[in-house]
Amino acid sequence: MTLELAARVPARNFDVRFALAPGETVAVMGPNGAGKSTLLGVLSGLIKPDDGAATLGGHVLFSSREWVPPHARGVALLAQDALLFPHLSVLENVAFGPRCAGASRAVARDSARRWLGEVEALDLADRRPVSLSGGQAQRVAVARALATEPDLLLLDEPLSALDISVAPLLRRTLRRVLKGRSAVIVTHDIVDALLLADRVVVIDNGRIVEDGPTRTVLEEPRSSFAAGLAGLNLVTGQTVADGLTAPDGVHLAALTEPPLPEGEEAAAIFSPRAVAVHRDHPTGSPRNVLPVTITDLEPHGGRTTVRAGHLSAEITTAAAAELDLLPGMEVFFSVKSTEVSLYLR
Ligand SMILES: Nc1ncnc2c1ncn2[C@@H]1O[C@H](COP(=O)(O)OP(=O)(O)OP(=O)(O)O)[C@@H](O)[C@H]1O
Repeated sequence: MTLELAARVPARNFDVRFALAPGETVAVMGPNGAGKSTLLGVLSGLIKPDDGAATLGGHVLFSSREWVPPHARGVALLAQDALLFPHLSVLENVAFGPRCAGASRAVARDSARRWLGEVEALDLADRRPVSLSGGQAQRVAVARALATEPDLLLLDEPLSALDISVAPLLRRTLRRVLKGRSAVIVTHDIVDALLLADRVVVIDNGRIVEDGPTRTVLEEPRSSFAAGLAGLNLVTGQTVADGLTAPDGVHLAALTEPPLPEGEEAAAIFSPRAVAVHRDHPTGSPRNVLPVTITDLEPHGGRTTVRAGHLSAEITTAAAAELDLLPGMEVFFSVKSTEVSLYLR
C-alpha cells in the first residue's frame, strides 16, 4: 500500500517527508541520533508529531485533526530483540495478533501455523520462548509480526542482536517474506540495504539527505554518511564450493561458516582497503586474483582509490606512484578469501 508521510518533531530536530510505493521495501540508514528510530516511532504511532500528516493505503494514520492509535494502523513493528511473551508457547505468541483482531481460537492457530511455516519455524510451535536461541526467537517474532497481516511492516535493526553465524539465514528468510511487501527497515548494515531493500534513504540530523536505489546511492553518494558506506566492492553471482562465480566468469573464494549451499544467488562484498594492486599476476599467494582495467585514479590525502569499473582498491598514494598506475592500464586486483563476505540473496 502507498505510504505518504510528512512529519515534524521539533524536540527531536526531526523534519521528514517520505513516501513508499505499494510493495516497496526501503532501508533507512544514518548516523547515531539521526532520527531513524523517530521515523519508526512516528509511523508506528509511538511518537506524536507536532505537525504533519500520514496516510497508508489512503487511510489516515495521523493529521492535524486525527490520531489513529498504534494498534489500529495496520502497522507492525519488529524490534531488535524478539520480545516474545514468555508465558505463551511459540504458537500462542504468533496466534496472539489474529486473536486480538477477532479470529476464533482455531482460525488464529491455523494462521499462526501457516506463518511459522513461512519462516521455517513450525517445529518450534510448542516451545516456550525461554528455550529458543536468539535466531529462533527472531524468526518467531517475524511470524508474529506477519500474522497480524500488516499493511506496513517496520523493522528496527532486526539482525543486529544476532550472531553473525545465524544472521545470514534470517536475512534470507526476511528477503523472502519482504518480497512485494511495504516495509521500512532501519539498519546499520549496508548488506541489509543491498539484499533486502529496493531503495535506501539516508537520514542525517533529522532530515533525509539521500533517497534512491541502493546501488546509485553507493556509487554516487551525495552525503558524507553515504560516502562512508560507498565504495564497498560488490560482486553478485552464484555460489560454488569455495565461494562465488559471477556471470562474467570472475571467481571469488570466500570463507563462510557454515558453508553455503552451491548454485544459489549470492553477493560477495569486500572493502577496497582489502584489495592489493599488482602489475603482474601475483604467484604463490592464497589470494583471489582478478584481472582488471583501471578506469580511474582518485588520490585523496595519503591514499589513492584505484577504480576498475565496479571494483575499486584503496592503496597508499606512494604505492600507486611506485606502480606507475594510469587509467587504461591492465592490472591485477588481489584480495584474501578471508576478507570476502559472502551472502545469499
Ligand atoms: N525520548 C526522547 N525524547 C527526546 N528526544 C529524544 C528521545 N529519544 C531520542 N531523542 C533525540 O531525537 C533525535 C533522534 O534520535 P533517534 O533515536 O531517532 O536517532 P537514531 O537515528 O534512531 O539513532 P540510533 O542509530 O542511535 O538508534 C536525537 O537527537 C535524540 O537525542
